[in-house]
Amino acid sequence: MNQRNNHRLVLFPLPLQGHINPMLQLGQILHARGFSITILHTNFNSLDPSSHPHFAFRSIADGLDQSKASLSDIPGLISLLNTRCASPFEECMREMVSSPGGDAVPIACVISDTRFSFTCGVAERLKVRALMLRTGGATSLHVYSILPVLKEKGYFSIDGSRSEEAVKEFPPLQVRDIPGVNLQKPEMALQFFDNMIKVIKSSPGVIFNTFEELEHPALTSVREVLPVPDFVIGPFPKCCVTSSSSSLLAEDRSCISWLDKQPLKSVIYVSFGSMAVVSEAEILEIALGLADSEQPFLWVVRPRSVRDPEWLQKLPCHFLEALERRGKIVKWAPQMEVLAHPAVGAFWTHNGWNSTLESISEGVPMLCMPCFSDQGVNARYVSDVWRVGVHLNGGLERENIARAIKRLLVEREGEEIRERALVLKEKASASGRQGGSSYQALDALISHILSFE
Ligand SMILES: O=c1ccn([C@@H]2O[C@H](COP(=O)(O)OP(=O)(O)O[C@H]3O[C@H](CO)[C@@H](O)[C@H](O)[C@H]3O)[C@@H](O)[C@H]2O)c(=O)[nH]1
Repeated sequence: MNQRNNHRLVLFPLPLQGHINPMLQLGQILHARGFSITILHTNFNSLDPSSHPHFAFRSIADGLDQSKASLSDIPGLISLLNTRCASPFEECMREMVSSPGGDAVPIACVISDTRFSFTCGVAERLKVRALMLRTGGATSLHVYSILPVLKEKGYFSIDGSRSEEAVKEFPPLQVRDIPGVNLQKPEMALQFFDNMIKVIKSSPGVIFNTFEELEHPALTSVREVLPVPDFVIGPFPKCCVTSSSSSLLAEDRSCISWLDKQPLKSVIYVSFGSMAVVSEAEILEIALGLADSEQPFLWVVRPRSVRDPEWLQKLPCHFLEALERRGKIVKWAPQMEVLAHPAVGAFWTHNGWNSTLESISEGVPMLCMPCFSDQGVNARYVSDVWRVGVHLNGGLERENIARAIKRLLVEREGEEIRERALVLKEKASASGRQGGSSYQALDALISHILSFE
């Protein structure tokens, strides 16, 4: 390991689980290469420093507690975070630069989430180098960059019945995959994505949590649209040497001993990330679909992801019996460990970018059910381009669910998908090994950071 402990990196994640995880993984990757790491975190979704004892933590006084910010309006929350965090971030950075105190290691670079629009300006004023982390994929970023064109072509006013129509400017996307297309007021979403594109365009450089072999065409296009230095050093889950958890919710580890008792590659793992919300009617269909699939299932149901706290008791006996015989429900799982478990045969996911990459990193076939934002694009690539999963076609109905699970876990088609997933897993691993594309890009990133001196 190269010793760079005299260089500090300040990392500032957006305080949402799907953004915190990759930023802290990046911290682990760079710490393993000898950097000292300081994590800045907000009052909202504040982090537990004891989970990463090798990092220093500083909380910024944004005055935003859990009650003032809501997860039900993400663009609103991000705008609030940008308003409330700008001054405290600058103050905190100023303090660290002028009087580093106990951690007297000079700051080599500040790395912030691409959803923060003020961080690079602050860094420039303080003469501190800056980079940004894109926590989503390159393909979805490319799609964000062409949304104004897609709007002009009329895709945002196509009625729902034509949602499976092809987007001929961007095969193999379908209309329903376009970010924001299903919203009643897509203008806000378009503005939101456009802001991010502008932030990246004017940034000093961006780090991607993906790998060249997975998204090379999109990366090539993104480099044309956003000509800033880039470092493609993922997938982070494969590149981290340690696996400290950055979960905001307590992980229920009892699911690992439950998995230990299940047959090899038999379990369908069901989780829709940290934000998606399901209605009571959807919960019922999911439950009955799992029961009818006749396969063992591990299902994550986050507190508050279902409105009715009594939801479980209201499910029919048919499901409750299946749950007792071959199912397990937890509020939050150690997901990466679950996906690496030999009993897990498939992952029913909303295709958040982290879940998608974690599944690819472990070679687990996916059942795709995208909910919003980049997830439609990610899911389309999983099923139609990388061909390591299938879409839940025909809607969220018990028969479709049971059929899709059997396709992946029982039928020959599932075996073929698994074979492709294992090939992709190997490519993901190889990219992070010495000589691999991500390994080389990480070396380039480190030289880039050190060349700032
Ligand atoms: O029981 C669980 C469920 C999830 N996770 C972790 O939580 C993260 C969830 O991230 P992701 O799969 O990306 O989903 P979201 O939380 O929905 O992520 C948001 O952020 C992503 C990255 O920017 C976007 O791709 C998504 O669309 C957006 O919803 C992953 O690392 C999972 O391993 C757990 O550890 N345990």
